[in-house]
Amino acid sequence: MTDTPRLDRRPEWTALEDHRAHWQDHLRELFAADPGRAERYVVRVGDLRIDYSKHLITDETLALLRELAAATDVFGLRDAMFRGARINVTEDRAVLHTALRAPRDAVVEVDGENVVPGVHAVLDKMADFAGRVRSGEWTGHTGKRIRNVVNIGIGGSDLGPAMAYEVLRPFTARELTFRFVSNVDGADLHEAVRDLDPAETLFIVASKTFTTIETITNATSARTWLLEGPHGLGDEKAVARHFVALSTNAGKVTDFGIDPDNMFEFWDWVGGRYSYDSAIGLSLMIAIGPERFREMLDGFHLVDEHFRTAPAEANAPLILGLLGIWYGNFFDAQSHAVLPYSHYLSKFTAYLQQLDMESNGKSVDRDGEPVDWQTGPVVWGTPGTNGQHAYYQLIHQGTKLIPADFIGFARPVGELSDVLKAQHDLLMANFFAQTQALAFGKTADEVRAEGVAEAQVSPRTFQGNHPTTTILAAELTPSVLGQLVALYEHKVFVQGAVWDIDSFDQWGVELGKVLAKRIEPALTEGADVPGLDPSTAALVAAYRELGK
Ligand SMILES: O=P(O)(O)OC[C@H]1O[C@H](O)[C@H](O)[C@@H](O)[C@@H]1O
Repeated sequence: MTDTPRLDRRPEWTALEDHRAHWQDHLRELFAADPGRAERYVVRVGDLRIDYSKHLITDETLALLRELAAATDVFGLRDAMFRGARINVTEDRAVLHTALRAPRDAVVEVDGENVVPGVHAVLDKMADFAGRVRSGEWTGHTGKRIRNVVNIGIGGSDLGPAMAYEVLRPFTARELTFRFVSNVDGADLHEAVRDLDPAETLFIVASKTFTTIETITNATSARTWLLEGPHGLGDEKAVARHFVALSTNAGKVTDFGIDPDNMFEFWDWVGGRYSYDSAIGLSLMIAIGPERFREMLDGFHLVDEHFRTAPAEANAPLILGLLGIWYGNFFDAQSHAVLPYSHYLSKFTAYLQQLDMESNGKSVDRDGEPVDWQTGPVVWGTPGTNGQHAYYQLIHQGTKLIPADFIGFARPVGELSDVLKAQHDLLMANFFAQTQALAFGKTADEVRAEGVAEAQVSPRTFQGNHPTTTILAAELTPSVLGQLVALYEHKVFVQGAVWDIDSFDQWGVELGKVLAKRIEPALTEGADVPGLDPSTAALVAAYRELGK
């Protein structure tokens, strides 16, 4: 136990409570009183222009939030992370995803050893392998070239590569097909391989621990399909040409039957949800090529350096993290929407769900004491404009405060025809219209002025005052993707630091795994499961009955 005051007893916290208690201004008034905020509340990082002017803040709010960050020593913890201290306290591990994108000549030490040469050795091995698959030099067991790459993984070993593949589709090798299998529901693997030829298919088994039941089960089934399926290759030796592994666990990889030469390594100081820029990104590297992959890593690194060196007033992850704290802890906002206006970012919010919710979904502090304050929000959202025709109604006129990030681009990317390119302005007109409508709404007087009957005025009124951040970049390149992901990684870090929680463990996923293992024999063999509660026991009985 430390003797520093708990977060909600700090004067910097109570000062924010007081500031909130006196908060009255509508965004309309804030802009009327201070039009300069449109220019002042903008932070530029690399290619990202981040506008946070449409937030329920003043200079005083920002100053108070920065004081909270200083009091909770966010930058101290940041420096400890970058220098390889074991800030993942419950697992006693360093947290060094930033080393994965460090340049070749950087020095990052863990227990006195510089890890950067090892990082680059794996990147080089990945580049060599990716090059051979892309050129057709790496062939399958029968000598046919590889045309299909299937990544098998779950959580961080799936969401990152699957998301980034989708984002960078315009940069991918068109002669190769990529699929991502995660769900232990056999339908996932079935649909992924049913139209593929095993002789042309490479499986990438991605698992940090190589013990995750979903992944090992799917990988085992994939091996059966490869060898014994309708067009199975029949020969055990084929496994060496059709399976590679991405893992920290060489022993388990070998036990599975994958040649250690075909294993791409990473380290326990890389959390699963922070790992797609490690060996876990192999499928992505095969898709976009090593140079584009490096551009992406350089994008990450650019934001790492920004986070590490920018002063608090201009530090984008710090500002975004503190804004989330302002709403979650002082306005009782429960969720945070991420709304990308790019089709290529269709899986981005799902990726952020793991990054944010697995990191900050905690209710004890770093000393193991229960917290008395809200921690991580529910993160959700889908690409605009689809959401506009579905759930935006609730954001505009519902009763909940939902801060949102809008992410958009000045130019479309990819080989679109001129006709399709022209649609981009329409997409972005919606983007700007939404943040304007959310902030400024439409007053009852404005509705009346349109001649609307009095009884119809209130349903047509928009209160506005909904806070949004607008993140704008010229184009969605590999570097910009790296910049965006690093921005959110560090935002999540900032929030965890202020809340005094361990953002790098995930004990909350363990109980379900243990219980599933216990229940499985009851489903397959009808075995008795000791200790089943009456509700679950009845459900298991119904399952068995219905499945007869
Ligand atoms: O990469 P793996 O070891 O297979 O882990 C896959 C995923 O499952 C775990 O249960 C964790 O909740 C995730 O953080 C992790 O990304």
